Amino acid sequence: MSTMLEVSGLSHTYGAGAKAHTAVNNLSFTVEAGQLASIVGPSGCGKSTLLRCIAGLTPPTDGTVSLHGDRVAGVPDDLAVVFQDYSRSLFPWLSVQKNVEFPLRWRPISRAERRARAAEALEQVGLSGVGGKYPWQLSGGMQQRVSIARALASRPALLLMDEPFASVDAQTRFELEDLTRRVQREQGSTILVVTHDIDESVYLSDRVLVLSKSPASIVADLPVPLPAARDQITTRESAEFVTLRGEVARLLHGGTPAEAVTAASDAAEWELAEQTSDVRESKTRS
Ligand SMILES: Nc1ncnc2c1ncn2[C@@H]1O[C@H](COP(=O)(O)OP(=O)(O)OP(=O)(O)O)[C@@H](O)[C@H]1O
Repeated sequence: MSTMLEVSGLSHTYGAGAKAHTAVNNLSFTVEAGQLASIVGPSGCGKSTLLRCIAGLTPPTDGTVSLHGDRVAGVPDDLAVVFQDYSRSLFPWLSVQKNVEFPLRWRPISRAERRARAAEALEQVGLSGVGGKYPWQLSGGMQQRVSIARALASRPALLLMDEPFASVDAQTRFELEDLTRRVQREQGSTILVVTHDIDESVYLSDRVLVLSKSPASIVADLPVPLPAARDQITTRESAEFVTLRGEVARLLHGGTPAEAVTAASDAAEWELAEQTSDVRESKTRS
């Protein structure tokens, strides 16, 4: 595997002098090509700042970001971002098809190719029939699918997702998590997802990076040894999942990796039982 993303000694401080606020402190990690990694951290710890620095939207105060070996300075052409708030990232006056085509306008490709790529991306997210509709005619979950299709249409080397499913209901969230995993496996995409949801970080990923409280630094880098084929019920009930989510929870509450696993399992199992009943309930309702 080759390295797709390299973050090295990254720090970011907002403001200066007495008002200076360090949001990210000396972060270093890599993401390999084809990997789906997630970053989980407490609210306000600096996750979005980190993502903005990786996306080239915010220049880091210190350190570097490289995408397939090229130093990031400004938004790279082959990087796409899916934000939490789909209602603000889609253009209401453009049809779904035109929204998905939009970023391709600056690519050296023909109009026909643009249309074909947008149609293909909409098909990948299960929205083949809705290209002629407008975003406001779709449900929230469908709008977020359109955002994902728009990101996929540009065939990015790296797809960044910032709390992508935080604004949809539980059932839709599970569907979108599964969609993300399916697309990632089919396309071999490299994806970095930021979330504050412990279960989501484990369910989605090949690997979870756990961040400390503000300013964000890396507390642990945990591989997720779950089978590639995952299921919202059985995977979340498995002993491996319960142990891992317990470990992440423990780390987020200030524990260290060495002490993490066993003590966290009981609390995690209790929460899991609650959540599994939520999943079942929402499946029954749908
Ligand atoms: N433009 C800004 N100017 C000053 N401070 C900022 C700015 N943006 C973010 N911050 C501060 O930096 C810290 C990290 O913010 P950031 O949004 O990166 O955290 P986060 O982990 O994504 O938060 P959340 O989980 O609530 O979305 C916070 O204390 C925030 O108030």
